[in-house]
Amino acid sequence: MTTTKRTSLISKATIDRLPLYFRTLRLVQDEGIDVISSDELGRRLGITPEQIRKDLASFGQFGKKGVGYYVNELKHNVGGILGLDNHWNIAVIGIGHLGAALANYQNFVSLGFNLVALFDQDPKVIGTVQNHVKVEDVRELAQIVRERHVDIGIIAVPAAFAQEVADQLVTAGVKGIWNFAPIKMQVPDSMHIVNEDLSIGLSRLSYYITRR
Ligand SMILES: NC(=O)c1ccc[n+]([C@@H]2O[C@H](COP(=O)([O-])OP(=O)(O)OC[C@H]3O[C@@H](n4cnc5c(N)ncnc54)[C@H](O)[C@@H]3O)[C@@H](O)[C@H]2O)c1
Repeated sequence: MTTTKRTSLISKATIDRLPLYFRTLRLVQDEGIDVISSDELGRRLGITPEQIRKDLASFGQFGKKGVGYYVNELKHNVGGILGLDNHWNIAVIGIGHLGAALANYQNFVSLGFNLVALFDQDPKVIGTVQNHVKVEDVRELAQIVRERHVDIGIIAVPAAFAQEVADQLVTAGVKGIWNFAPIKMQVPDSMHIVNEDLSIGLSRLSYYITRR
């Protein structure tokens, strides 16, 4: 694979579609398919083949004209672009309803994310085990994050505590934050943060069924 553009020049929309390509390629591979055309990928994703070819061309030369994409090779390359071959260490902070569900989501492991730490402030939760990982006292976050080389902190605490948890994660040296708390986080420009809100998807669905 040859890289043709600097990542910073690639549109967010293109980068946002890469995980969809990766997920679909994994499914296609599970079906035992070795080669796939952009038409077939597009049909499965509801994205035009032109868009797929354009997105992938942003990163290099993939596939063979008249043949299609070799599924394993493309999956490997898209996974590499997404950094999924890095085996990032992840920690979840706030092991309530959401945090426990995230901690137990097995698919993160198959994507190469290693769950290495869990934190909470509630004495009833500290010491319990989720997905083979013991919940630690959040007061030990800085030390444990450094010791276990946590790359990504996942914030699942109530909004009122989310900023202070983010500050601690930044100080402890994580590379990125996946924030589920419904607040606008203040983090240094150098920190990568992705905010997640399931209610946005549900509200979008509400819009469509309202106009059905
Ligand atoms: N983005 C989404 O789609 C989405 C969906 C569900 C929940 N949420 C958000 O996720 C967060 C958690 O929701 P929930 O339903 O799991 O709540 P919850 O009350 O079940 O769990 C919160 C957990 O955080 C712990 N906690 C509180 N303060 C803490 C601190 N300073 N340090 C460490 N742990 C702390 C609590 O002890 C508790 O175990 C909330 O901010 C909620 O709004 C977001």
